[in-house]
Amino acid sequence: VNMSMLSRNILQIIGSLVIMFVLDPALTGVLLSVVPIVSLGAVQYGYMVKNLRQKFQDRLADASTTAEEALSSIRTVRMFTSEKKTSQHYGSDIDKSYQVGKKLALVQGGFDGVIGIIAYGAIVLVLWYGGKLVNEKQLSPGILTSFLLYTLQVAMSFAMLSSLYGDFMQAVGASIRIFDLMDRKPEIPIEGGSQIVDMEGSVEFQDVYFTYPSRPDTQVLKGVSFKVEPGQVVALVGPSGGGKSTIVNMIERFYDPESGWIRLGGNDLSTLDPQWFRQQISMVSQEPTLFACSIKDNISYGKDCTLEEVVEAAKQANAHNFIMGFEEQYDTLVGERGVRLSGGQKQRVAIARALIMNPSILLLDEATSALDAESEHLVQEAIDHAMKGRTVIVIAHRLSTVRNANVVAVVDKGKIVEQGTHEELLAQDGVYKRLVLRQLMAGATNGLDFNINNDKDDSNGHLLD
Ligand SMILES: Nc1ncnc2c1ncn2[C@@H]1O[C@H](COP(=O)(O)OP(=O)(O)OP(=O)(O)O)[C@@H](O)[C@H]1O
Repeated sequence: VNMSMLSRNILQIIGSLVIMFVLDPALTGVLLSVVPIVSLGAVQYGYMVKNLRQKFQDRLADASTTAEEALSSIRTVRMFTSEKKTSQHYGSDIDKSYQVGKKLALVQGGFDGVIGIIAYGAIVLVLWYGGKLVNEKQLSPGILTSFLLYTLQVAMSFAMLSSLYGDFMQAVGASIRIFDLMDRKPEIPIEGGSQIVDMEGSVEFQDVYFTYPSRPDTQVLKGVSFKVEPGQVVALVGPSGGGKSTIVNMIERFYDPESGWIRLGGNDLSTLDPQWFRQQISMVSQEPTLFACSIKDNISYGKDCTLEEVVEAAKQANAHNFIMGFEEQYDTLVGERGVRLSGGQKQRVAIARALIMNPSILLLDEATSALDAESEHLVQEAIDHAMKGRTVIVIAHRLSTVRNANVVAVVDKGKIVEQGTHEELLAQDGVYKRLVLRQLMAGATNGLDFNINNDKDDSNGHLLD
């Protein structure tokens, strides 16, 4: 619609000006003398409108983020009785967008006013100058009347064009961010690279240094080296913030190391096709993210598969029985981020989702949140099952997991400070031994087993804290 209006108005202006020039070149020249000033003004106006619209869009996005965050975490908002504070926060965000919107409206209204003055000014100019020419008998009243009608036509088309121009510059301002985002090239490619047939599931870190781009002054990994042979289990333990999750995330190549190498099956991770190698790896995190769809769709999230395959994976993950207990069974909707499932149920659905991919490498972040004994047992059984025959890198919080691991790596301040089997590390009389002793003492005092989840002294719920 705008394109047809644009071309129609441009043609009307050109056509009218040609006829006006034929009618009286001198009078047309006088009229056209305002064109350079109007053009300059229009450029300035366009620039202002574009910038203000971009700002307006950014402020609106801030407000939407606040609302989205608060609504999706409404339980936390209620829990901390932060309704008033959150709505004030949203109100202040909206107020900021309102202030920019007000400026935008003023600039737009101002420009429309100026264009109106110029259009009517042109008519007055034609009347004044044309009247003078008629008086001096240089122009007939009929020609002046025709000229005036064409001037009106040009003025109206011009006003229409200026409004289209304003809309266009607003659209440019509003879409700058979208085009910026669309033009962004991820530093780590999404696909492309080698796919190795029958790749061994070994994982190796060699002298890996890493700093998060958002915190360039803090080096998080400072020369991490370890190797897990195919089918082996490595347990990462250590204090909170030591770098365990970072190590696990780097195996998924969410980030590239600053220096050093990460190898999968002996191949440099950066040479492998990310889409392909991520299919070989499954991750089960402490707080798995489920999607607001059915249990079946959540389990088959990474792979198109039949209901039979979904049921088989759910059985292996100890999830089948509780799913069959729901009225709609595998079609049960789990709600936003899985809120309609219990913590243990969510974890078992996430384990089934990981199992269905039949990964050669499993990344596990053992839950620190306390589950009841029955649920804990079911989740642990599912995890033990999932670990069989796979290379596993587990952020361990349970002493039983650490004991059974082939290698225990103690991660502290971005380094692996101790590495070996549970028995070897105990014999070393180092950080690991102190940790285990503390766990034993806490367990004895509390009358509980060594499960870190039950360690009341441990505010972060982490082994070694
Ligand atoms: N996305 C990020 N951007 C910037 N810094 C980060 C990011 N994620 C983690 N960090 C920082 O990196 C360091 C290591 O964090 P990491 O999550 O790897 O530790 P962790 O050993 O897994 O801790 P926890 O056991 O508490 O989960 C911390 O100091 C943390 O603040």
